[in-house]
Amino acid sequence: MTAQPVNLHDYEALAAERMPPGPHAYYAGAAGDERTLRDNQEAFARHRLLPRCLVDVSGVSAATTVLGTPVSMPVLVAPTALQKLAHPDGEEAMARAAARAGTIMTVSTIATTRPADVAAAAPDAPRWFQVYVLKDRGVTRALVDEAIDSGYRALVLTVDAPRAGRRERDLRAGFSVPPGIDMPAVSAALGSTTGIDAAGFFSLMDLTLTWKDLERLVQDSPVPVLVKGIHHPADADRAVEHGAAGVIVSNHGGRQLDGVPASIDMLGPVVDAVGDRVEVLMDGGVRRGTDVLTALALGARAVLVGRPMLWGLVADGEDGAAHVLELLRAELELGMTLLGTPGPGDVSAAHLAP
Ligand SMILES: Cc1cc2nc3c(=O)[nH]c(=O)nc-3n(C[C@H](O)[C@H](O)[C@H](O)COP(=O)(O)O)c2cc1C
Ligand SMILES: CC(C)CC(=O)C(=O)O
Repeated sequence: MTAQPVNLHDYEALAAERMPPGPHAYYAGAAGDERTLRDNQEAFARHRLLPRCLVDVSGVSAATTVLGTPVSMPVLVAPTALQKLAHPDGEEAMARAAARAGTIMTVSTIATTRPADVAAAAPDAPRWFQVYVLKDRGVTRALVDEAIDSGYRALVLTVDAPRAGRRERDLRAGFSVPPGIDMPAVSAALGSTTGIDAAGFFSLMDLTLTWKDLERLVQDSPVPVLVKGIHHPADADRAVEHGAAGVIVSNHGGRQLDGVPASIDMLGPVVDAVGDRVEVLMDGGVRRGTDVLTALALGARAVLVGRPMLWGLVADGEDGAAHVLELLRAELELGMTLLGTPGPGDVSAAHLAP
């Protein structure tokens, strides 16, 4: 490795140098003109933190709980597909990194490792399973059952991706999954995974999905269900009415409908709508501990981080992904100290400049 990365941007640059163009385009890219991709990060910069002084910050700790599960910080690993494109140890390395950091990994339906094998890689760590409802409901059911049998503590139903957004970097780079990388969900649904691209995965999705299916998933699930991909406060309300235990404000890292608002800009309205009933999480553009503080101040229980975890995996497998989480923790704890907020629960709207 060149110089040791000192922040998440360094990891992004390192991964850009090291990855083959196709997989890099798939990871880094987003939809259309990538307006939402850019806005996710830029919108954080439009907020200003407002510290309070002379607060005892000798015992700052980022530890909190999410849906009752203790975590060492309000930063979770977002579900991202195809982690063996980043490193041969893929999801297993990511699971060990999250376990080392004391936080929750969300495992994608389009993982390159079976849910049970990810669990076996870090048996004692808490984990969530991200659900794409496929046309072949039997495949979805089997994966969810395997996750639950393996001790996953929640399901995350992704609702913003009936089809792939128009991802032009993938088209230019001619991205398709290289041979030798298996995706259990895809091979179960299609028989073969050779040469599949983003459009190929998304052709498996069930486009008939509606609120009724959320209700059914909640009824059938022994663990809580979160809904990921909420933009509109009225949809957040509907999700809670249909039994969601939490909502994740997310635009899929700008990869679906380009031109939608930055996640951080929809967080406040969603918290206003449902924050008194369920925990509200967000993802999209979180690159700094101070971004986490902004999200907490706007009412998030926790944030999830997508691409930077992949950049860490590319750079140095489990150690790289663990270092990304440690950088965020260090920045967050420093930020909490300087903001005058000893715990995540102390960060409030009063810590944002009007
Ligand atoms: C390469 C890649 C693959 C992804 N795969 C999934 C997925 O399988 N399921 C899902 O719900 N979200 C998926 N996402 C979206 C992430 O969960 C998350 O919403 C997004 O990456 C957050 O933005 P960030 O990358 O700026 O942190 C993916 C994102 C990327 C970049
Ligand atoms: C393989 C895809 C279904 C994963 C995904 O959600 C994405 O690429 O954004």
